[in-house]
Amino acid sequence: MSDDEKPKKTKPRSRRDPPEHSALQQKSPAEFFADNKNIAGFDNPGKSLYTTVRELVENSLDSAESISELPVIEVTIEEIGKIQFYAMIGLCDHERVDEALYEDYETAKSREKRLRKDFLKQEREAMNASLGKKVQEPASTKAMKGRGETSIFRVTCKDNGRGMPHDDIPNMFGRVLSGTKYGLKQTRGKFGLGAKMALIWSKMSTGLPIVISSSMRGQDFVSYCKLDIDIRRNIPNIHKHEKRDNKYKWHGAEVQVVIEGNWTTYRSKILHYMRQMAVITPYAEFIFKYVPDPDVSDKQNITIRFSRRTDAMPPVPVETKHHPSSVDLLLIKRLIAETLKQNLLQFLQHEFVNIGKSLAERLIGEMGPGFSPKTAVKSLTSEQIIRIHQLFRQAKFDDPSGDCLSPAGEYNLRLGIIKELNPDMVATYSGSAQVFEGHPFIVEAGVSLGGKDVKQGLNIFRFANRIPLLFEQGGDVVTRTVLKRINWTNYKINQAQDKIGVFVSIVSTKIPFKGTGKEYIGDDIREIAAAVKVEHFPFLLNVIY
Ligand SMILES: Nc1ncnc2c1ncn2[C@@H]1O[C@H](COP(=O)(O)OP(=O)(O)OP(=O)(O)O)[C@@H](O)[C@H]1O
Repeated sequence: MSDDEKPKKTKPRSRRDPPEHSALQQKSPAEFFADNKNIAGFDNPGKSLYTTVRELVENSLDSAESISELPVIEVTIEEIGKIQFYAMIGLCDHERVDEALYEDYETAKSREKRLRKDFLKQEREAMNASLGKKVQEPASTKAMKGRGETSIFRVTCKDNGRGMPHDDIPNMFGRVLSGTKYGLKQTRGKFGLGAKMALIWSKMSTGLPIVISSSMRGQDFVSYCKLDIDIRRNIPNIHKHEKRDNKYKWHGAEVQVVIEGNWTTYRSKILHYMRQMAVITPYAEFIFKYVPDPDVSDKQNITIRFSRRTDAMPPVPVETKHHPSSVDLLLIKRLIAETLKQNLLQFLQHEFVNIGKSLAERLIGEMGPGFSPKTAVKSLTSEQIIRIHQLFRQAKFDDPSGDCLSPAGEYNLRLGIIKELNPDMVATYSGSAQVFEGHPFIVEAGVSLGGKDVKQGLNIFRFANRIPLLFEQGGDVVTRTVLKRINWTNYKINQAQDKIGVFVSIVSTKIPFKGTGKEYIGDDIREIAAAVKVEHFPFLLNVIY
């Protein structure tokens, strides 16, 4: 052993040595996500406004569906003017003293230049409009550019869902990585932090708390809770938590956050999201409202009602057990720690799908010496658990069934497309359950031609576990299949000129997202790529053709 490798003796600390301070630091989960908010879709104020809307909407849908209630969801985005915001945070409006200190300061010369440019642009657009050409949105002013464009918004989402137990509300919203959706099942959520991230963002951008009202069926009170989150300790910081009279026998939840956002740059994404959600969820009623700051005259109120078209709701996804070929070592250890079963035979039969008694006995026989059906499962050593894991990876098991999944259904997908796009032709298809790494998945697809508000060319609508995916579409298996692997001319479709809608919805107990944003599914997963391509498009296009 060289000198370097020898364990070094530590010198005993003398009284005169400075006290030892460990450099070791810890981050709470809330701090981690506050520092890395882009992971959860809170990259900038605009995207944060978009992500807040979608997280609240998806929670509301989950909640109504969980009690088989046809969802009615009202989303309101209100722009809050400076004076109102200052009043909310208890700050007086401050007259600027040194104008040149501010980012939006404009010299007289640059103001003149900008106004002239805007004038010429407006002239050009008026000319285009008179010729029937497409007109762009109004020219941006300097004050609207960059950070200056962000404003404060109150986002409210109200539903007719399950509501929440009074005492659980603070932890549901004020403790990162706590929730009711962590079992193995098809879920809309991607990270398990949606509403909590919206709260972290409100805390970071406006400092204002989240306000939750909720009531459960038959409850004679409405829970009212105002809270923020102690980021350092990852615990709720409750401002008010009380029971109020439930005069109207309401059940559901209303969640309200005040955040910094950017409507101008994310308006179309938010509206696309709502429309795509209406396509994949035609049994829900969505009311979307945008209320501009009354002091800013160039923006208009928007109210869009996405009406319900059917009462047929897909069955609620069912929580399922793990398939032996989908588990890793950590998960096996966790299942062992949590199981109520005593011996190995019972454990294998009870904690996994597709392991019956005789298969469990054969597997135990194959594990080798030291294993028997009666082996106490909690006494398994790390080496023995590795052996079980190895065998799970090598052995042949029946595929998991797709019964636990909740696809949109061909009928609903078709209705959704017809109701939102009103196409001239539509064909839809629903595939059977298939398997990827021990997780069942189902692909459904649709193709439409023509319709209202549909752009010329290919309009691709992607859905994963019945939520729209709007970002990072370049690498997605659906985009690639549609753009590169289908010869549209074979079906007499002009890819550039026809108004083509392509809809692909994938549901699974695990969506194999790529990228940190979880916004696309790679096309390198053989099973999924094959299911998207082989099954659907030739069939659909033949129907249309
Ligand atoms: N509108 C709502 N109605 C009923 N319960 C809700 C509602 N919104 C949130 N919750 C409850 O609060 C919990 C935390 O919500 P949050 O959005 O932070 O995480 P999540 O929903 O579990 O994860 P994800 O957003 O990734 O699906 C949820 O698990 C749910 O139990």
